[in-house]
Amino acid sequence: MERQVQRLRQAFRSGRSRPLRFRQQQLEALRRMVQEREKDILAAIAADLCKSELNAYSHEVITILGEIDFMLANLPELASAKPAKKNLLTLLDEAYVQPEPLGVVLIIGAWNYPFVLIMQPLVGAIAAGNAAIVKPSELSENTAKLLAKLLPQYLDQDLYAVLNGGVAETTELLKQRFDHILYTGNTAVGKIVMEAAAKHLTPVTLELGGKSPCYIDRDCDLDIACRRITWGKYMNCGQTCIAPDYVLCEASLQDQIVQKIKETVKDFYGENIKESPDYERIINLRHFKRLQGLLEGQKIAFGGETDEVTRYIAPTVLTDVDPNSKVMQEEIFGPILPIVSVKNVDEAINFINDREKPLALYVFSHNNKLIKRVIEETSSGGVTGNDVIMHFTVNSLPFGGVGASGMGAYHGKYSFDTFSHQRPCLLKGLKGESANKLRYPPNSQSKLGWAKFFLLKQFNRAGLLTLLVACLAVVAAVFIKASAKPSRSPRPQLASCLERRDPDVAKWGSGKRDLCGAQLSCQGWLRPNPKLQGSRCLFGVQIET
Ligand SMILES: NC(=O)C1=CN([C@@H]2O[C@H](COP(=O)(O)OP(=O)(O)OC[C@H]3O[C@@H](n4cnc5c(N)ncnc54)[C@H](O)[C@@H]3O)[C@@H](O)[C@H]2O)C=CC1
Ligand SMILES: CCCCCCCCCC(=O)O
Repeated sequence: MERQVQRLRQAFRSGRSRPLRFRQQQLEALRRMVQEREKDILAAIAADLCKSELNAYSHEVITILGEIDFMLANLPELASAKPAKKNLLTLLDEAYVQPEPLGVVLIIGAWNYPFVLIMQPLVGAIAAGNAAIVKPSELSENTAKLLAKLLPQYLDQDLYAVLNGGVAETTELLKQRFDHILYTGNTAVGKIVMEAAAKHLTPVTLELGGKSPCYIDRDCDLDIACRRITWGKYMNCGQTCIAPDYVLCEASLQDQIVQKIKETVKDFYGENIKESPDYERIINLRHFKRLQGLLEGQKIAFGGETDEVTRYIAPTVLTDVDPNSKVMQEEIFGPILPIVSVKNVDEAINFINDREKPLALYVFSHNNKLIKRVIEETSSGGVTGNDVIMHFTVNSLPFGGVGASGMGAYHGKYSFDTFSHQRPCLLKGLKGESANKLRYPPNSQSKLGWAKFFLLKQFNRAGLLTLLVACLAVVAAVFIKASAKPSRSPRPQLASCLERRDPDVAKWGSGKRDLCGAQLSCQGWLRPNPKLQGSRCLFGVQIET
């Protein structure tokens, strides 16, 4: 494994993954792979999740094609240097932020959307110019094997590799040093990944799970709400990280919600749900038995049927659920929807805030103020109001968790940024050394005064332009005035007198003053030149009498 990582690192160091054209070629190759091998991809996903090819396409392939198209359309802008605002001290310098690839990144995927959870991060890693190792989940073995077969056929084999395996192989892989790890999976393993990454100070993006609450307000169209909740809850047989995990509502709404979800389930999946091509199955026996265990002791309003042979669990709703029962202690990640009664939105907010920050939060209400209030008074990885899941499909929204549900985010430009280092660059010239006296020792109060002026003044582009024009106007005015007057060399005694009295610019400012027996005026605001030798005094002190 170490050799494999080293090989990728050498390929990355060759610089081959950096040119925009190369990145675009690799992304175009990925798009070609998805299009040319669509049948194989859909068949693998279908086999892993007992999913129809239509659902495999709409759940996973569409997202990837959209992501690739986004990256190809926006890569020149995303990868370009971004000019940065300057202060007065760097007015004449070049300041910008240059996105640069991190190096060799590791992407670990989960089984529930086995194609999209590998490919979407990979698109971002390639777009940002990195080398990458992907480690699909061993639980979705058909997709894992297909990725290991296809990716080397389409992508640069020195820069991108697929490593398949389970816990042992992943544990071994995590001993290697990477420049970023994006992990998708459960929170417990997320801690293992973060611990392993810490040894190399490797930054991580953790796409974890959690119990995503769904509050249904009394002021709401229950038909629409229940339809959307049913879609998001039972899609992929409930094995979706941002599926509504449980419903919070006033007790008076419970029976209507149950009835409406029941009707929608029939509408979506027909009388015999087992026969529906749109209803998937539980990934393996371990998760099947875990979910069966969550049903124990619960009041099943409808559903609850299970078949171990086919790992079928019917779309199920539980009512009057005790918040302390097992089904409310762990992420369900299956087709079981508990309803927990709360008195009002205040109690719902407290219920949510008394628990770990969820990956997603859903609020259904006609009252937009209430929705905004719930958002403001809670925290979650993401939110969809009056629907579920859909924030995942908008790649201008960063997708990720917070607290126990994860850290970092990706999708669209956020994937590019996740796999990039935003490098600050300031390019100066070798002229204008005099301005540097301000920062060289010895320090002084006046230097500090100027430093404050130069560094704390925040000018926008217009302000800087105005300042520049003003300076030029002052210089022009002084120049004109000076050239209009016959210049005269200063009386020797005045020069030596001034030299002795090195006036402190802080006291000068502009204006007239008597000094050394002469009336002097300060034309400008730079330190007056006590040595008045030289034919003309263009700037600074002017001798009036
Ligand atoms: N935030 C997100 O985008 C998503 C989060 N998830 C979360 O993932 C969880 C379901 O996925 P899992 O069952 O965890 O998937 P999983 O069992 O496929 O594990 C995920 C990855 O971690 C690796 N892994 C598992 N145990 C490990 C260990 N002890 N040491 C090192 N690597 C290990 C596996 O090989 C796999 O590649 C749920 O909590 C779900 O909410 C799932 C999909 C998306
Ligand atoms: C409209 C299609 C939506 C597909 C949702 C895919 C979600 C993948 C991440 C997850 O497990 O939550």
